[in-house]
Amino acid sequence: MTRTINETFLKAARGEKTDHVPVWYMRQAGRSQPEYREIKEKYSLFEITHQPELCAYVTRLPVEQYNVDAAILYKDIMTPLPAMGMNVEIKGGIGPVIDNPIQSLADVEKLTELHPEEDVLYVLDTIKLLTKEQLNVPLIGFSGAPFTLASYMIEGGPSKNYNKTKAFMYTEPKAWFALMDKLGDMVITYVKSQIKAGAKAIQIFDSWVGALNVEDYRYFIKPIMNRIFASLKEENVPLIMFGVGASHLALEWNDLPIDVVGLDWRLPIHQARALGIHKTVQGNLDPAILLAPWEVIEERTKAILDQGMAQDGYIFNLGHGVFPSVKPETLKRLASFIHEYSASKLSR
Ligand SMILES: O=C(O)CCc1c2[nH]c(c1CC(=O)O)Cc1[nH]c(c(CC(=O)O)c1CCC(=O)O)Cc1[nH]c(c(CC(=O)O)c1CCC(=O)O)Cc1[nH]c(c(CCC(=O)O)c1CC(=O)O)C2
Repeated sequence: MTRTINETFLKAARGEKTDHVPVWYMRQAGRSQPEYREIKEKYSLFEITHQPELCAYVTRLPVEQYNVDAAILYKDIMTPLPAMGMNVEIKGGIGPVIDNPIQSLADVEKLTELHPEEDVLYVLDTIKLLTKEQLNVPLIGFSGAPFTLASYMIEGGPSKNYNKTKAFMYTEPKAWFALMDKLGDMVITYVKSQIKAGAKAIQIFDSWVGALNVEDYRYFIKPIMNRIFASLKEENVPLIMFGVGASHLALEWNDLPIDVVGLDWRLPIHQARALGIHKTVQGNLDPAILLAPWEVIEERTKAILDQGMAQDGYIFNLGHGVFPSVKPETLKRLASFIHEYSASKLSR
């Protein structure tokens, strides 16, 4: 049987006209779904991702239940780090914890290269299962960006202020740039392997880079991001950049060779457009609003859709990941509302 793939998300990512606004949600797989929570009682995140059939099922669940226009591979930004020599453990209530943090140039030099076919074959196998057999929407592959990965690698876990990360960046620039280079090489190799396996778009999560000011972003981060995206551009799949609390960097991202600027909830889309963001925009409902009564969700969503649809090239998403306490019915109802409301406006 031939499958028809819903291309709306890819069209919007490329800035083309669509007949409805496509939607997907960061952290749509898992968390809020009872089926996933049941699996999670038996297996950890790493255990799920090592089983391609199960991981593909978890990735597919939200597509089937919510009718979103794209799937995002179930795994974590930490997934490639053990193969580089980092001892990563995901601890309930805390997040990723690393017991051998990076403290010196010598530690950076010890990091090993990623060989996707050997180190993360299970990721590639899951992508193949999903894209060659199962999905009727595009699959988004992803990676953490060097700054955000480095923040976990240097702090040893989640952090509020990234003080150790910044201190390392300012006091050990040689080690910092060596680390950015190694992580940059990893991101390029890892993402290319995901595309080769079948991922149709890529999101780079620089979730915590908003902690830096514009000047430091330009000096310490932008060169590696330019190198990463220039190399990924060769693959001809849409590239999405995303970070939290990073509105002040949105114009910097607009200059990178990417296709889509992902916004959190802080910067209204019409303001982003007025600032000169001309690429496709993705976002940006505050995920906390999903806990409000439906009337509030609908009103806020309408306002965001009206701003997004003012120009071709718009993808609806939350400003960050779905909270575990959000009801699956809400996510389903929201996707359906976005489809209907945008189709009625765009057909005029
Ligand atoms: O606050 C922190 O720094 C730790 C956050 C944390 C990470 N992995 C983690 C946790 C603990 C947790 O989510 O409960 C650990 C983590 N990652 C993930 C899960 C699954 C789940 O939430 O139920 C979990 C929880 C697993 C567990 O509790 O055992 C899966 C994950 N991480 C990620 C993605 C990609 C996506 O967002 O769609 C996805 C999979 C796709 C999906 O669920 O639909 C990406 C990720 N992981 C991580 C980050 C950094 C920033 C952030 O989390 O907001 C980011 C990027 C981002 O969301 O901005 C780090």
